[in-house]
Amino acid sequence: MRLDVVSIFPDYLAPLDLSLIGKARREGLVDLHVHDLRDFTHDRHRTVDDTPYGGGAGMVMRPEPWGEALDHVVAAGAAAVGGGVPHLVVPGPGGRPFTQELARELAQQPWLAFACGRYEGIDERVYDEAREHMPVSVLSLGDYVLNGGEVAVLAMVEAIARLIPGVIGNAESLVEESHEDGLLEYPVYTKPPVWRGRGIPEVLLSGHHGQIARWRRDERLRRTAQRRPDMLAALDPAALDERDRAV
Ligand SMILES: OB(O)c1ccc2cc[nH]c2c1
Repeated sequence: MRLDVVSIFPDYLAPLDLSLIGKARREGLVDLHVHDLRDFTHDRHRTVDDTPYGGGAGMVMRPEPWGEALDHVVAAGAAAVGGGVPHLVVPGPGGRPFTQELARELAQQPWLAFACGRYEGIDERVYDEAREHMPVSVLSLGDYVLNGGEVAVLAMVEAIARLIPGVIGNAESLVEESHEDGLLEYPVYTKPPVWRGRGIPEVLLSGHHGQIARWRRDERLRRTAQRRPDMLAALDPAALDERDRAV
């Protein structure tokens, strides 16, 4: 997968050189290109913002640099990907919720581009122009506001890239994760068997795989009911068996 990110703070994306995502880049599973929006300005001060029409507090990101930046992303990426256009993802508090289901869908795409807004946001005409050339999704991490899109892009890129085959060494790790199948994950334990006087559930020492599986399923249902009753309510009843209903 090719990923392009445009930001006025390209160093914010440095963590994508680390850990599994960095390894995926070195192994060629992810081809990440970060672009500095200011490279697409032409004034001495490399200006990317201006005052809002209609007045109001703060500044708005100018359309010209964004237009040139996205033109560059499309031209450079198409040469590398062999044609086509990216799916443009723009993080924003006013976007659709970014969910595990969306992460799965986006992980199927060959090429994603991320536009990191700052200030009061990006001139709306940039979205209108982009929509004439590529799919555009404005996505939110949640009902809270960051100072810009970079942190959201870090989270989205990690959530998406880890689903690319080969990025997570053991694909089994992706099963029974929170949100993967509509439930939260079960509690996990490791050695020592007793820590500060606290033991672990006996069933996990039993070696009885059927009982362990049942215990884990029960814990997932119980934890989801306690922490996210909305998720439990949204579950397809066909996904629950009689034992589940007894929890
Ligand atoms: O909360 B967010 O995901 C987000 C994204 C982009 C911008 C631009 C200015 N504030 C922002 C907040």
